[in-house]
Amino acid sequence: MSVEDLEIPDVKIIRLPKHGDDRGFFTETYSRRKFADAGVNVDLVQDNHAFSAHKGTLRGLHFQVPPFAQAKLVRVARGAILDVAVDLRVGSPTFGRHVSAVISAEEWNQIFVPVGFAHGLLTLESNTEVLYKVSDVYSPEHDKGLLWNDPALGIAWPVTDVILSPKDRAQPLLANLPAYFQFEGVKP
Ligand SMILES: Cc1cn([C@H]2C[C@H](O)[C@@H](COP(=O)(O)OP(=O)(O)O[C@H]3O[C@H](C)C(=O)[C@H](O)[C@H]3O)O2)c(=O)[nH]c1=O
Repeated sequence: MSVEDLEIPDVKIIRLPKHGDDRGFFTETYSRRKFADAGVNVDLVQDNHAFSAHKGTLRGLHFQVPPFAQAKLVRVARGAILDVAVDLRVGSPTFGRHVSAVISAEEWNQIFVPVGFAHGLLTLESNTEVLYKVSDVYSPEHDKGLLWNDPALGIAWPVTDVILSPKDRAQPLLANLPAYFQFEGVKP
């Protein structure tokens, strides 16, 4: 497996070996030890599966706040997404900035989004199946959001006429977000 830091290095792209044979293929999609050895040291406690029937479906930008904050390991078993992570850690040199990557069945890659980031995805194909593991359980009371097209974020979504849930149409702007997360890293 390989791990590549994105421009915000806490967010990482993971590439996994696919063991093919004449029957098909096998992949270890997560290994606590192998991921820790590769620098992604996270216990994942819940598996999620999101099916989106239509291209242009946008889910996000979401995050859970402490004590139920979640890191996420996201992959696509069918189709493709543009995956986006926004740094919400107050004091971070990249606060309010985002990184994005295409995660797809074809690429067979994953993205690791740590605690402290809002996460969203836009499907690039119809019938896209997103499978992701999270580091804490779902807690509706701690499930918060950020408006997907907040101008302060400057996310260059490839489409604007997206399919959104009613909840996601009404998410708050970054300027109105409480300081849910504090940056604990080392400033460069
Ligand atoms: C997230 C979640 C949801 N649900 C239930 C609650 C609703 O009845 C239904 C759909 O929930 P929601 O509209 O919040 O689902 P998404 O819009 O796909 O939310 C996800 O979208 C982006 C990509 C994220 O990063 C989060 O993982 C997550 O917030 O599933 C559960 O039962 N458990 C869960 O962990």
